[in-house]
Amino acid sequence: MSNDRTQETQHLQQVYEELSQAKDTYQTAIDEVNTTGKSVLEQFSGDTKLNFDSYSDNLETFAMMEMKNREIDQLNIQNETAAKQLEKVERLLKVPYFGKIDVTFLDDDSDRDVFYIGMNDFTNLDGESRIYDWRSPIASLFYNNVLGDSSYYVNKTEIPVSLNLKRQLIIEEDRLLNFFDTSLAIQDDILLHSLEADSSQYMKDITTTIQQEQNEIIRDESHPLLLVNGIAGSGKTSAIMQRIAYLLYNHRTKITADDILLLSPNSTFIDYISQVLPNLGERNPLNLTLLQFLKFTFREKAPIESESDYFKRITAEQVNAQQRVIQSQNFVAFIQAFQDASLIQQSLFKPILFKRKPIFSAELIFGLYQETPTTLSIRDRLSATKEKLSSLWNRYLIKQSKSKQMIDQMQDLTEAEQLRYFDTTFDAEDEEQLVAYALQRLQQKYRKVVDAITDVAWFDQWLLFEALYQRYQQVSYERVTTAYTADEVVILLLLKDKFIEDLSNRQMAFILVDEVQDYTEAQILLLLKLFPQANFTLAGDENQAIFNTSISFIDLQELLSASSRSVTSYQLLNSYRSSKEITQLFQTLVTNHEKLNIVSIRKDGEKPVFISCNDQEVYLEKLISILGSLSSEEATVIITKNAVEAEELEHQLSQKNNTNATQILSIDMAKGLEFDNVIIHDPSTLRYGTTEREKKILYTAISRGMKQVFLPYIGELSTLLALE
Ligand SMILES: Nc1ncnc2c1ncn2[C@@H]1O[C@H](COP(=O)(O)OP(=O)(O)OP(=O)(O)O)[C@@H](O)[C@H]1O
Repeated sequence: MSNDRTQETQHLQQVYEELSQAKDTYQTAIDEVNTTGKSVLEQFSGDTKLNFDSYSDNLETFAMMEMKNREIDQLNIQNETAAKQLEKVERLLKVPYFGKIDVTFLDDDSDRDVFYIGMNDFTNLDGESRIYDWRSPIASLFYNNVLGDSSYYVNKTEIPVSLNLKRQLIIEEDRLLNFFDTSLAIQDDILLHSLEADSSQYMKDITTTIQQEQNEIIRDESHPLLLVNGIAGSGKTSAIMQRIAYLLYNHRTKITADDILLLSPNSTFIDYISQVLPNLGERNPLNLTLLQFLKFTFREKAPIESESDYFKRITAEQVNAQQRVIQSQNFVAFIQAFQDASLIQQSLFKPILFKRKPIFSAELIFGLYQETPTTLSIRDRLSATKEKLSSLWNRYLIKQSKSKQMIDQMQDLTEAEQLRYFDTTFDAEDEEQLVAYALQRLQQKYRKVVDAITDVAWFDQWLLFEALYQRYQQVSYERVTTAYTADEVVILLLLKDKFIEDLSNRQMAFILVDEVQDYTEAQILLLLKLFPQANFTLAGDENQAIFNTSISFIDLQELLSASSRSVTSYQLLNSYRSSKEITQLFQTLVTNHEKLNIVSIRKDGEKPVFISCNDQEVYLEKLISILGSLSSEEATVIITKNAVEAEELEHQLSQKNNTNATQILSIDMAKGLEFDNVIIHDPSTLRYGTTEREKKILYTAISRGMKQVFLPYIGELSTLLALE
């Protein structure tokens, strides 16, 4: 055994032993806390009598309860801390560490030290640091730098070092399987080994093999807006997930997962990535689809389109002109600059009703609005109207509460009714008290009126939408569905923010958007408006812009720059998911200059299989035979151009008595996911013409494949593929 191997083996055994000891210690601590907790609780409910007989007994009992509660709180804190430590140690016992660096500090003392890098920090029971978290400042040397003179940053201070050694270790529990010394970034062998694993139901983290270009994105803290343009399978989603873990670690005293919002393409995808952060020991942030996010922010009772309607709409070939208008940056700019108060007419006001009877008429509310100073903005005038309505209403209730009718009603309440309404009883002779309770009763009864005033339900935002659209386009807006579309909600939210109330959220610290190429200009502008102080990471791939809602990276960059945010761009051109052959195939479908620079990282694999079929019958038989030939251990999918084709194919296969387990997904649902084997459903000239969109659908579908892609087609192969 080489000297290095002996040393590493001994080191591993020692650290493993220390981890095991730490595990026992934390476990014992938790057991002890639980036992003490139990006895505190037993004492509490057993020996000690809770005595509420007199005022002084009450005080004593409350003091005793307070003391016991504090004891229990203390125990809970101890328990939580020990449980967290235990969880970390248990994670490390599976793989204690995966990297090692040997560093000379180039300051006065020229100290030399080695650091082992793992999924978490670990300090042994004697207080010695044994493992450094992959997100700690020193660990950046492991991912970023070549051997020799180098540096890393701690709190923006640069620490110069010389990197003497960088070692990658493959470890399972206390067994050292292998190790490699490398002068470059991450050693290819280990990366390739990790890429060879079969696809699984859940996305895996890439902590041990993060590449230099991905690491820069993960750790970039100096720029407020990152725009990541990466080809299919270049690790955009992986980098986003690792970045979230990094941010949670680095800002752990200031933020939690609740201060991060992650927007994902669809609900299947949210499920697919749901395990990455918990496996890294972190809580998932708020992870929503754009549609869910809009519903969450809109908070109105009016229905919004369902996910399936939404996808049906954005995958349609034809887009109506008015949809294009409301998706556009120009319409948003028009709204944001709009100041002409003459638009606000009485017709936009609605009466406030209670049990269908008007409490305030639209005319009266408009009158109140007109009394507000014309020098104010429309939003401030509506806000002043709200104040006026509130104060009118309060005055009315106070007056009512003093009326003879109300006082009589209060006097007539039985004790049981008093308890039910007010949680207490009162003296029916005390008039002042009666008036106070009458007011409370009226406020309870008319709660909905107050809600209507506060929620500005008396102002019709939809009519305002229509009025603005009419002003902008000189034609009226035709509503197509009764439920609001996502595009309409985007505009309604922008309108609300501009004319009714400030909707901006200053708590969200980080917003991360995956598949940003699918967003409309208006959607991007809404996000920037709602989160003025957040740090944004936007990742996407123009080649995958398969929806009729999409934005090019050039337009995106212009849009972001125009919003006076400085944009830092990253490009990812390494293909990690697909085999060399699959990468070469989808590379032919790339339209811009990226085509020349795409690099496939995986080893050679199988060539994509094109299968010509004369007719539908032969095609279905071929499909069944491909399905039958593939291992059931591997994930296989048939990808269709849209949901209708997926349904049709499912029906046709079931009629053919296909007994193979078959997953059929339309391209909108397969987005972002990956499979060992992908079958492209009939890429013939009949199904795929020559449009940009069809090219992008093929690119997206083919790039879902890791190992093998089959392309069975009826008649002639689409010229998009035949050209190559
Ligand atoms: N550094 C890495 N080490 C190991 N595996 C990696 C690395 N980077 C990416 N991968 C793997 O490559 C595959 C593709 O990654 P990911 O889904 O993050 O790419 P993407 O750019 O978001 O893809 P797409 O846009 O096509 O959906 C995943 O299986 C991921 O685990």
